[in-house]
Amino acid sequence: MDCRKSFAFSSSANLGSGFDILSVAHDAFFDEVEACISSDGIRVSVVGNEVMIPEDPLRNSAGFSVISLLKDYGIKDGVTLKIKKGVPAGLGLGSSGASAAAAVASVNSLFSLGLSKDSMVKYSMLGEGAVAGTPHPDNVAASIFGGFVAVLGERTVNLSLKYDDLKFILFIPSLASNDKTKKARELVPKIVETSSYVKNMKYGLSLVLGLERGDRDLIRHGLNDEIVEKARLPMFPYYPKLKEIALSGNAIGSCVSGAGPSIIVFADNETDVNLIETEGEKLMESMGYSVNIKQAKVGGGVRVE
Ligand SMILES: Nc1ncnc2c1ncn2[C@@H]1O[C@H](COP(=O)(O)OP(=O)(O)OP(=O)(O)O)[C@@H](O)[C@H]1O
Ligand SMILES: N[C@@H](CCO)C(=O)O
Repeated sequence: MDCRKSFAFSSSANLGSGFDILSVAHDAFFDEVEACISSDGIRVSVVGNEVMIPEDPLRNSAGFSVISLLKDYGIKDGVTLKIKKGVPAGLGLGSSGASAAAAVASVNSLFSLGLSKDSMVKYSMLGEGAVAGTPHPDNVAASIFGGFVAVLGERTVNLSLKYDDLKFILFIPSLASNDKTKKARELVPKIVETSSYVKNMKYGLSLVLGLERGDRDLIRHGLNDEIVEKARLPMFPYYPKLKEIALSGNAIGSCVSGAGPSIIVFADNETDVNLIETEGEKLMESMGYSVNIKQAKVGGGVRVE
C-alpha cells in the first residue's frame, strides 16, 4: 500500500496581542499522521490518549482538510488517515492544528502535489474551521513552518529569533472541553476602543522586534494583550496570579496559550524556573485545578518521514 507519514509539533497561538497572527511551534508534544491510498473513500482513525476526537472525517480537523485538498486537486482516490495523537486536545496547544498540518503534509507527499508551505496552511486551516467554526490559521502555520511565525493574510513569515537560551514553561490545567475554541471565539469583542487598539499595536510590535533583536524587555512588554486575553479572562481565572508568579521568578513574560486554558511562560537562563513551577502549581491547586507542567523549546516545522 502507498503511504506517507508526517509529524507536526504542538503550538501556542495568540502570542501577546497577536490574536490569529503570532504563534510558535514547540517540542512539548507532536502528532503523527499516516496517509495511505485506499479504495474505501476517506477514513479517519485516531489512536493515542484521546477520547474526545471524532473519527467522522467531516468533524475531524485532519479529515476535513484532506477532503478539501483532494477535492480541489480533482483526486478521486480514497485515503485512510491514521492519527496518532501526542498533542492533548482542547487545551490551547494546537492539537487540532497539528493533526491537520501533518495530514496535509502526508497527502501532499503521497500525491506529489508540490504544495508550498503557504498552500499547506491554506488547506490545514480549513480543518480548524470544521472544528472551531472559523478557519483560524495561527496554530497550523506554526506547526507547518516551525519556529515563531506571523500569519499575514495568505503569507506566513518566520521571525528570525535571536535568543539562544529561550525556553517555555507550559502550565496545562486538566480542563479540556469540547468546542472550547468555538466558545472562546464568541467572547472576542466585535468593537474595541481606540486606546485598546493603540496599546495592542505597541504590544505586537514590541514582541516582534524583541524576538528579532533578542531584547528581553521588549518581549516582556510584548507579551500582553488588552483585548482578546482580557475578554476571555473568565475562562482562566488563575491567569493573572500565575503571571505575577512568573514575573516574580524573573520570567521574560507569559501569555495565554491559544484559546487557553494552558498558559505559556517564556523563560531564559536568568529565570528561576523552579520557583515558578513550584509556586505556580501551588496556586493552581489552591484554586482547585490540577495541572501538568512541561518545559519545552522552540519546535521545527512539519516533517515527512
Ligand atoms: N484531529 C484532531 N485533533 C484534536 N482535536 C480534534 C481533531 N479533530 C477534531 N478535533 C476536535 O477539536 C476540538 C479541540 O480543538 P480546540 O481548538 O478546542 O483545541 P486545541 O486544538 O487543542 O487547542 P487550540 O486550538 O486552542 O490551540 C475537540 O473538540 C476535538 O474533538
Ligand atoms: N487564534 C485562535 C487560536 C486557538 O488556539 C483563537 O484564539 O481562537
